[in-house]
Amino acid sequence: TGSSRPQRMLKAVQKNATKGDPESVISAIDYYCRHKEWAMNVGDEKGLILDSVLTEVNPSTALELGTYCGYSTVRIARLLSPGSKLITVEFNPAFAAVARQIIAYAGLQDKVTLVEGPSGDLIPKMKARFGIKSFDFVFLDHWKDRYVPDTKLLEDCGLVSEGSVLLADNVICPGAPEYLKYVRNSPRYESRYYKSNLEYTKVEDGLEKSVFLG
Ligand SMILES: O=C(NC/C=C/[C@H]1O[C@@H](n2cnc3c(NCCO)ncnc32)[C@H](O)[C@@H]1O)c1cc(-c2ccc(F)cc2)cc(O)c1O
Ligand SMILES: [Mg+2]
Repeated sequence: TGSSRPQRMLKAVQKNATKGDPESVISAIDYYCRHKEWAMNVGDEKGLILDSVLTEVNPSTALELGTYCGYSTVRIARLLSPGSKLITVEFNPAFAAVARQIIAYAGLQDKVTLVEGPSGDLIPKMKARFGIKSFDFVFLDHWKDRYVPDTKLLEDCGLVSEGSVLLADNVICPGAPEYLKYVRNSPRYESRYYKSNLEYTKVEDGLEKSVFLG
């Protein structure tokens, strides 16, 4: 059988990027997905918003839900201060295998822990397994109908504290209407919408940044 889209993306990284250079890995994926084969990475345009929020938060501990091929994992990990950690959760073993190779190609494997399994099972184990007190930053980019249940789970597990920042991809396209209602109507969040475009297209999409108020 032929290769998968994630495998072709990995090949493009190995062919066009420089080992140990995260910027070249990001550019290689963006070029491939814009000119050869679209894929659901947060992309270069929304990626700049992700970068700016990350630089502002400067998290010591970060969480990503939905690794996919590791594009946003590389974008986040490359901006972490020394000693900071990113945990990324992916339940599709084939995607996780590609992501591990892309993260390693970027030379960021020491900053990233990729955990395989469903977020609903793994979130309650975060404190015990990784000694996490709480996450300073959470990037939500997995199934859109899981944003609300997983946010509630993070709250119930005490994994968000005052000042923790949630950044959610795709709140317009494909859309996460229940999530927008949840964070925008809750007195426990201060939310702001960053208008942008769906990766590699002119279709509107955006990121929602929500600060947990405790
Ligand atoms: O659907 C989108 N993303 C989903 C991501 C899924 C990834 O995350 C993994 N995953 C999912 N749920 C969980 C889970 N927990 C939940 C289940 O237990 N625990 C662990 N891992 C999980 C999957 O295995 C994938 O690797 C999307 C679509 C468009 C799009 C826009 C326009 C179009 F026309 C087409 C597509 C654009 C985007 O930027 C998008 O992010
Ligand atoms: Mg997305």
